[in-house]
Amino acid sequence: MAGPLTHAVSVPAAPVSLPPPTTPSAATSASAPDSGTASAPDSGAPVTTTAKPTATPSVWPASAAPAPGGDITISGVSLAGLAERYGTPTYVLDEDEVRARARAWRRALPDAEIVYAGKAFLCRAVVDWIEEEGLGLDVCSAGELELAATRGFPADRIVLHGNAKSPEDLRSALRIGVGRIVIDSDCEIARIAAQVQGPGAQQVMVRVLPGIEAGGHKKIRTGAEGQKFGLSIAGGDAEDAVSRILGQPSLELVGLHCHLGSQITTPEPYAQAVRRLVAFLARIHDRYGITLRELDLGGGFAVPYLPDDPAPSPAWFGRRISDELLRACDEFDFPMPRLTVEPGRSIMAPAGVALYRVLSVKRSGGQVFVAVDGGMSDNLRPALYGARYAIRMVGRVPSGPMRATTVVGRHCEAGDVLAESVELPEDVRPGDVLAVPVSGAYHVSMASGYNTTGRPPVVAVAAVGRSRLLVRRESIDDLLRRDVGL
Ligand SMILES: Cc1ncc(COP(=O)(O)O)c(C=O)c1O
Ligand SMILES: N[C@@H](CCCC[NH3+])C(=O)O
Repeated sequence: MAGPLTHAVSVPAAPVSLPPPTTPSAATSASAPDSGTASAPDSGAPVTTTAKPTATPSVWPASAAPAPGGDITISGVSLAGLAERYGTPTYVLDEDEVRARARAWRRALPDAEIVYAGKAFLCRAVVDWIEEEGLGLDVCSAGELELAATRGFPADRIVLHGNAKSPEDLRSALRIGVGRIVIDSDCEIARIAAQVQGPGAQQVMVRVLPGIEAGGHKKIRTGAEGQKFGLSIAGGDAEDAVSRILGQPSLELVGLHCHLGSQITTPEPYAQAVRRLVAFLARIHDRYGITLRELDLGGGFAVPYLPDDPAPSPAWFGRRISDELLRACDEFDFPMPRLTVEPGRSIMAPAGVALYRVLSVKRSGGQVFVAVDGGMSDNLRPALYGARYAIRMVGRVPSGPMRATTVVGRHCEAGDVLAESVELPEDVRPGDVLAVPVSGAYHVSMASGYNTTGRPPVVAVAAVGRSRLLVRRESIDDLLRRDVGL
């Protein structure tokens, strides 16, 4: 049988598990979420660095609850009902979960700047939520910037990244007046300097490569040598960039940045980065007589995709990073810089649930293939990184046992597989709704129009028990309208 639906619980809260929503008993015994124990993503309780990172790994938003008829509700809203109302595929985002996760980061590092990485998922409503929760925003394109600007997001809280910033990216950044631009190559130093006037007119940071290997997959490890991001500390490129920036009066160098990678499950790589960056800050001070005030450690904090995955909490990361920063500053006799972190996935992924409808079921080569009405065009992660998901059926009580099933998409690629060996009911059939938890980050933001299919809509649910459309479905008309050739 499918595993129990567990709430998002982390350090160190009481485990909460609900009966499997796809069994007949769950259908009759469904209850509202226990608001006393179903916790926000972080209990805020004190944690020591040796504490277990989590009590109960979870793959569903805290508001998830089983409902009659094999359904699951998120924030009191039926997933089967949402599939009916908005069609499929549809992405559901739990607004309260996003906000709770943003707050958990603020609690974990109260003196730091928490900057949400918009690449995980961004739309106007999310810009508002992030602004209202007091976070900054990390953008890496003119598009993300202009989106933030439509909501009047405070420009001084925006950080612009990119290993190859286009003229359009820089034009937008300078017009909007972003707080900091993170320099990622030598070429952009003079380019940015030439476009701003006056002493220290633009604050910049240098993205350094600390030489640390971390992250859930080789394609998302960005802290080690031999990939496109950052400037090497060991190889001297980072120091060259520092000295060139100091030679540009229109730029104000305020600090160092690094981003180690993504899906990092323990705080140790961050602690290592803190030491290397503080050592480098101290060296810059000794050689150039300047004290850089900011230290940005990037994002990359892991979330569980499967119930057995590690579920490190913001508090665990926060405590270890803060401890190491104190220690390193003491050791290198350097004044405490202001810390910034840039969580993307950790805030957005667990708040999202993807809904698909089954289009076909067939057996082939001893496997059962259940094909849904989306796939690699809205979720590239399995094909790109071998990502795995705990998919379940919602909206109907199955009559038979569960069996291992391969869930595939509808695209013309044999590699268009959403999940292998997931337990689905033996009687799953066309028309059934499948729900994919942990779909809030890097699904819609990396979606494509492969096979001329439109990108799915994004619907928000909130504690009021209501849903609202945030991003509409991309229609075939939308796609055809771009084709203006004769
Ligand atoms: C510079 C930078 N900051 C933050 C992030 C966010 O990473 P994550 O969503 O894994 O927290 C990324 C993406 O990996 C990034 O490149
Ligand atoms: N897009 C990736 C992670 C890289 C994030 C941005 N540098 C993912 O889905 O996991």
